[in-house]
Amino acid sequence: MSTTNNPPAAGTQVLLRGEGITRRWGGLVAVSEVSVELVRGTVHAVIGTNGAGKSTLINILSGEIPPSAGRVELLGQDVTGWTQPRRARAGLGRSYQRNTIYPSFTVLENCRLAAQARHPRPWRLWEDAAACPDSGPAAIEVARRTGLAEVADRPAGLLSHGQKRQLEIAMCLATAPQVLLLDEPLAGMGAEETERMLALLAELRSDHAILLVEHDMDAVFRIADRITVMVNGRVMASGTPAEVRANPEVQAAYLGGH
Ligand SMILES: Nc1ncnc2c1ncn2[C@@H]1O[C@H](COP(=O)(O)OP(=O)(O)OP(=O)(O)O)[C@@H](O)[C@H]1O
Repeated sequence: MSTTNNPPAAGTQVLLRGEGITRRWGGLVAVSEVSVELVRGTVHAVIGTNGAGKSTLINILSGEIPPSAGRVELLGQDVTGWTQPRRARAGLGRSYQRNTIYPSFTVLENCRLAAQARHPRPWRLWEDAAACPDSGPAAIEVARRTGLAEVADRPAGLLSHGQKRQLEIAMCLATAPQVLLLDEPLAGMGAEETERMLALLAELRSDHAILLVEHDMDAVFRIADRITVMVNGRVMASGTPAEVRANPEVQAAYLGGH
């Protein structure tokens, strides 16, 4: 399993496109005319100092907050006015900085609940999740794919920090997304957990377009195919890791040694 950088090939398939995304909070421009393209088979990292606008951008792309200006396109459709659940059903998955798992439910139960969001059956709200014909196999598959098969029957609250983050990705995958928006999946991880997560991302890259917001620069430069650097809501640079690393403005403002 390789985590090396693979520049996007010609004839690439853009799954998610943000065009001229701007978000104002009162007088503050948190995100200013940011454009980004997520291509199937690639990891696109967004880096920047605290308060640069990375989470705001991810929240706009996922549909949690509307942009003040700009446009979001998912699989060729304009989804700017769509809610987050509607975008999720259309193939957009995201993970959060915070834990969103149910600690007293097992790993598989958490995955099943996430999978059920794909086939909502509100008239069967109280049905045993285990009885759902679609979500059971999907839960087993995502637990296996994310390396959680051995702890599938363990209450999620008893998992290690790294395993909890893997479970969040598993729950995201259970909704069968084509695009993954990952907000700091490596936060708080030790070296071994980081390696496991990078291997997982490298494996998921083959059939997804991944946006990665991450502060761990070593990890970003190992896994990303493209990097966008944000400073004060604006894009300072965007390109391959080599291009970004060589950019003197980025070096001075942000990287210092990377
Ligand atoms: N709901 C909000 N109301 C007002 N201002 C906000 C809100 N959310 C974010 N901001 C401001 O927008 C700017 C961008 O914040 P954002 O969280 O997107 O940055 P970030 O790059 O994700 O930072 P971090 O790396 O610390 O998570 C910051 O100045 C922040 O204080």
